[in-house]
Amino acid sequence: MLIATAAQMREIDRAAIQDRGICSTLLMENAAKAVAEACISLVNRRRGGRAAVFCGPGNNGGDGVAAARFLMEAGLEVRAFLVGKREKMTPDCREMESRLRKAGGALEDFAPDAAFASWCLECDVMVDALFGIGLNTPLWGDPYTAVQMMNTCPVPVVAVDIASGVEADTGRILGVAVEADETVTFTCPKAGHVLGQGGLCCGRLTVADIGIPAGLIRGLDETLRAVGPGDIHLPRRARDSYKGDYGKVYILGGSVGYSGAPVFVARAAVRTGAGLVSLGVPAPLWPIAAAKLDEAMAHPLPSGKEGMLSLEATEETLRRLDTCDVCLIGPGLGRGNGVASVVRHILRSTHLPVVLDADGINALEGHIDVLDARGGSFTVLTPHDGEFVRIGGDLSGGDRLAAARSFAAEHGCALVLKGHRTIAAFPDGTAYINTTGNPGMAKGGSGDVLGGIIISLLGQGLTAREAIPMAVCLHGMAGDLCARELGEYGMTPSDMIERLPLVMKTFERRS
Ligand SMILES: NC(=O)C1=CN([C@@H]2O[C@H](COP(=O)(O)OP(=O)(O)OC[C@H]3O[C@@H](n4cnc5c(N)ncnc54)[C@H](O)[C@@H]3O)[C@@H](O)[C@H]2O)[C@@H](O)CC1
Ligand SMILES: [K+]
Repeated sequence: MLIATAAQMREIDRAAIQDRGICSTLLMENAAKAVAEACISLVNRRRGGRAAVFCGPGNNGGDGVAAARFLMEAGLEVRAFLVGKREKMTPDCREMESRLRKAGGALEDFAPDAAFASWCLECDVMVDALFGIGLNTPLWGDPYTAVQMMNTCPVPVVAVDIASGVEADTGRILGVAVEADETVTFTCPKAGHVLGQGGLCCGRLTVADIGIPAGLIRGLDETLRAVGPGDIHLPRRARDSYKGDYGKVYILGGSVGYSGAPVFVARAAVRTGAGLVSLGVPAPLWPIAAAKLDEAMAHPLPSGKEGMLSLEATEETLRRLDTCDVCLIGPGLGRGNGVASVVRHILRSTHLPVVLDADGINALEGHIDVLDARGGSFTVLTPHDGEFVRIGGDLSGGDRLAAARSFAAEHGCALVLKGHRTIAAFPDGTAYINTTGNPGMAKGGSGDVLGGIIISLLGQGLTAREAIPMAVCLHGMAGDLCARELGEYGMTPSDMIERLPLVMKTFERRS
């Protein structure tokens, strides 16, 4: 699903109003009706009909004032409060106040005394219409108090457009943010609805059509998408195909003490349709890996006394890569100087697409020039936050999306920044935010499973732009299936691998 930035939303609204002649107050009333409907459905499920509407002075507040009127007309007991200065009210917000007054209501000044607090406690729903995409500085003063009241009252909160306090383009919290049960946004979701803490504050998200012409939305410069099950489009496997049509993938990983990691990768690649999967591991690990794997072909590589790959492993690996389509380097390799040199040597010498994970990424610490020098040879990096920072990623500002995008652009690679709402960023600035997955996946081995799915789909001929967002989404879906069946505590990466076929099957098209 397409995600719009705050600037894009403002431009769409401007074009609808100025170029297409759509009345701004009509858009506002359409938005308000969608909010009122969400509130009424919450109230109907509960006992009464009392609503508190907290309105800022901007157009988000205007939506709230209009929603207050619709709620009143629907028979609820409603009080609307202006949190901010009257002289700052936008013309549309003023217009909605005048319509509210004509309908018998009022926009009261926000005065958070004890009587007010106890009135709020008896509410059935609260509407957060303090700020939307216009929020630009951290909240303090009355807005801060209003947010605290909404968060501490045991009453469901419906946020208008976005939970107030959440920065629309990043999901960062500016000071404090409303923890909404539900958010009704308009036209398109924003990054803040899915990313970071902001995403967690928005609750259940509904996207309402408020009458913006579809052509204006289609005309958006599409640089950001939220990825969900609806975005999975697996190619048909042709009736006359054979294993060679589905990719020869190569995995380089493992060290003594880390025998599971490369095996997870291999199993996930096999379970997601790869044609031929080979696995190179340090010699002492080979009997273990070979015994664990049936379909994937494991072979021993020269290793040093610490049980990690030695420099002699480089030549043999490169020779094997000559007959492969894609490789993944890193899981469980360990962090010795020798093994890091092996990784860098391979990166300099092969023109195959390479997925770098775990210790493969760590091998670039202080040597990011090796990544830059790969030129046209495609590289995918799949770091978690620690690995990302180690190779120069900047997460200090708390804007993961911007950090992932700038790294991908600067180093000409695809960057998969793993975590809650994994982000996949490409060198041209496009990015994808995954919406599947759950905390049961936060366990050792989970990332290896993702790596296996990525190389498998790349090996089967999907482009990086197709393969990577789909792989991340499928990975999350397998996790979600495990959570449903087994629960978040006990589910394991092995359980996810076992369920990948069932997840893939729902998207299979047969010729
Ligand atoms: N333009 C349109 O046609 C539509 C706009 N809509 C609504 O309008 C919203 C955007 O309206 P606005 O651009 O007026 O922006 P907002 O209403 O989000 O907020 C802007 C106001 O808040 C103030 N402000 C920002 N940060 C603050 C802070 N930390 N503390 C105190 N005051 C702060 C600004 O100075 C300004 O007065 C959307 O989120 C949406 O809810 C909808 O009505 C749909 C149609
Ligand atoms: K809001």
